[in-house]
Amino acid sequence: MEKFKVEVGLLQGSRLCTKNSPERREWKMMKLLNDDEAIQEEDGDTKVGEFSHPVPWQKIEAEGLDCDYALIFSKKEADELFKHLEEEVVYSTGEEAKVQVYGKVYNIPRKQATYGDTGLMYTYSGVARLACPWTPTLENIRDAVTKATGQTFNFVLINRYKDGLDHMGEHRDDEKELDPSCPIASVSLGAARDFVFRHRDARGRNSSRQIEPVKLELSHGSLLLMNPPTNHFWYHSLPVRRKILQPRINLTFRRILNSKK
Ligand SMILES: O=C(O)CCC(=O)C(=O)O
Ligand SMILES: [Fe+2]
Repeated sequence: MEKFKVEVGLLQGSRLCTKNSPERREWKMMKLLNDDEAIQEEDGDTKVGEFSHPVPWQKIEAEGLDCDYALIFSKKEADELFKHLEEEVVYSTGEEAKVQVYGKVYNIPRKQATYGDTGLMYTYSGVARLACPWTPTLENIRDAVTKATGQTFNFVLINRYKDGLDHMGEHRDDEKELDPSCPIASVSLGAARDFVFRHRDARGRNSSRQIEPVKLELSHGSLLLMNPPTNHFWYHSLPVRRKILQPRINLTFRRILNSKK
């Protein structure tokens, strides 16, 4: 991992401990639990997202970057969710499966789908998308994310990467329709993939400053919260990783303002 500040924080109930709250200070003293300790395997009738213990958050900070990362689903839960999503999610085809960059149209190197509250429209990479109605599994995941963060979401963008050749180029999720006060909540299922943040002033050859990129690995069952102002100052990407042969599904839960209902 690159040089950046990592702090252990925990979420209690549906409330993220604020930076200097007593809970936060107490949790900072704890070590980050490993996967098995952090999320115990649950018996059959436990509903996804009904946590029996606080979520072990890791704080990721750099100049203008504020993220929280945690494993919110056990392996068993994450396997189940992946399987259900493979059955339920219908991905875009045809014109909807293309993006426009500086006026040129490209096929996207992954599959995409959008779900959300009835009638919600969202423009992404120059393409306006109408949200499909929530499926039971998506509602389940959305509610688990709300429970873990205290934030509500009305829209999810789903990206399916068939293997390590599928990827996503550098971008910021700073569209005007997004509620600027709401984090983007990114749930990852399937193959673990690298995720790279790059500061807007440190991109390309003629960059004005030298700022180290922030690199993470997003694991099966994880939640990454990109809190404001992260998406203003930092671009992010999911680079090609040729050795990865397994699929991955990523869901970014968002809150859209002024929905055209
Ligand atoms: O797949 C990922 O982790 C990245 C997704 C993303 O950046 C997006 O949906 O805007
Ligand atoms: Fe993004």
